[in-house]
Amino acid sequence: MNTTVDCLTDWMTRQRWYAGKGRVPNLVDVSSENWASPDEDARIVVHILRDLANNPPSLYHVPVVARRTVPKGMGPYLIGRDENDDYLFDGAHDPAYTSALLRRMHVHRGDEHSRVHAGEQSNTSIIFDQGGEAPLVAKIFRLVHAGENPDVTLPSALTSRGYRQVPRMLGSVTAHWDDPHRSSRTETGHLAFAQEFVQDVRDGWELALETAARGDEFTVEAERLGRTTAVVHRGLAEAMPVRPATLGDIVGFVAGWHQRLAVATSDVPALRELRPAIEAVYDAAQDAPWPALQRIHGDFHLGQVLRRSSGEWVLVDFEGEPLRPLEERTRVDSPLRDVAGMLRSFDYVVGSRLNTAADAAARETVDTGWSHRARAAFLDGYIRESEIDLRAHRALLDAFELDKAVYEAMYEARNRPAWLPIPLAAVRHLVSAERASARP
Ligand SMILES: Nc1ncnc2c1ncn2[C@@H]1O[C@H](COP(=O)(O)OP(=O)(O)O)[C@@H](O)[C@H]1O
Ligand SMILES: O=P(O)(O)O[C@H]1O[C@H](CO)[C@@H](O[C@H]2O[C@H](CO)[C@@H](O)[C@H](O)[C@H]2O)[C@H](O)[C@H]1O
Repeated sequence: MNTTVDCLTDWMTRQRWYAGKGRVPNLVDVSSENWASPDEDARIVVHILRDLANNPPSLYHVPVVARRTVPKGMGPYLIGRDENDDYLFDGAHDPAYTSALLRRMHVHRGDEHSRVHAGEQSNTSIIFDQGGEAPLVAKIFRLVHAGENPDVTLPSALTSRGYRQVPRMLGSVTAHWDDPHRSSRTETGHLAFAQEFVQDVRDGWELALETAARGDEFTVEAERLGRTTAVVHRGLAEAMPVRPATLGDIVGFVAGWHQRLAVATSDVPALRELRPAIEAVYDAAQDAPWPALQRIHGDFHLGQVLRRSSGEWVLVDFEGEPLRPLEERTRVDSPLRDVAGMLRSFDYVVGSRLNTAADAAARETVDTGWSHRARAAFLDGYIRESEIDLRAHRALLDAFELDKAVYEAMYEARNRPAWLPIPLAAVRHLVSAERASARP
């Protein structure tokens, strides 16, 4: 007879959001909360499970619906059968759970028909866009952490100040759990949020790729995105803590870059010979002027921005880089991290076109100056709208860009080895003599 945890162990390894790729989870049910169900045939249980197979152990959030029968169309979402012989379903696809989720956030409506977002995701987004009501999206976090989730707190702070550059935040769900593996105290963390589902938008990454493939420039869009980025930074600086970067902060950043590089060089052998040159760029940044620290997006790239049909940009997914600990992602940080992230993304557009070109002749046709022009336009837009003069921070921006490219090399080696040449080429360029001569 299978227990719920047995069923989940098998099923989780097949889910896109399971982070322990290639490992069998070793799950402990840290908390299972029964939620009031709008459907008397459905029992809703929201599990928080610690996966001890991961080091350090991670916490997963898995809402499950138990039913006596299999409703029509629900076969693909069956997790298994538990010790009571009940059928267990993935809550994200079960209307009893999705409706209960909206009720918890006090945003339920008449028509609660929903669909799960089809794209590749680290979390699970459920879209409610049918019926006459304003469309909304509920995102359930799959990896949960004790403490604030910046994907809730940052857009909430911006929404409450009237910023339209993020989707309007509507509500969130938190949970409490006891996790003896981590702490003797009861912990609290965010499980989900609901926000406006922005319609008539294009994903920035797809839009940029398409534009480049057509042979068109992206400078107008990039300039506007630079301005929007600066406006969001200003909003976050108004709403949340800001302080000058102390020597201690700067030393901490530089040490963090070195540490990340040490991990990356063991994962990516091609980085080893570049290490001394990378470290020289990091060390130079220690003596450069630093702008004030504040809360930032944290994992800023073209896949995190949506362009409305009016041309305005909207920023989503403020969770920060998934490979960094939450403690780091909820501290004040340098806005240059976001600027550098987006600069890398323009470079990725050209990199991915070169990477997917069928042969040398096709590679020849790729306009490698496209990203240079988009990057310059983005910086111009940012400078126009910001109090930070990026021109005075060239050396520091290069160090942040290098750190991001090193992170990407690690990310690609783990997730998409065929893409590894893109960040590696960037690292080589950023440590080149030609680039060094352009720095003040
Ligand atoms: N409020 C929203 N309105 C419209 N589309 C959205 C909204 N939030 C997210 N999306 C779309 O869903 C995708 C995945 O959302 P994201 O927050 O990045 O999830 P994850 O954290 O799982 O990567 C985004 O890239 C975007 O295309
Ligand atoms: O899953 P997230 O969106 O939080 O971010 C991770 O995955 C991204 C890839 O989807 C990765 O971004 C890298 O590839 C993008 C193209 O697919 C490119 O636009 C980005 O510039 C590049 O960093 C991101 O780094 C990673 O954290």
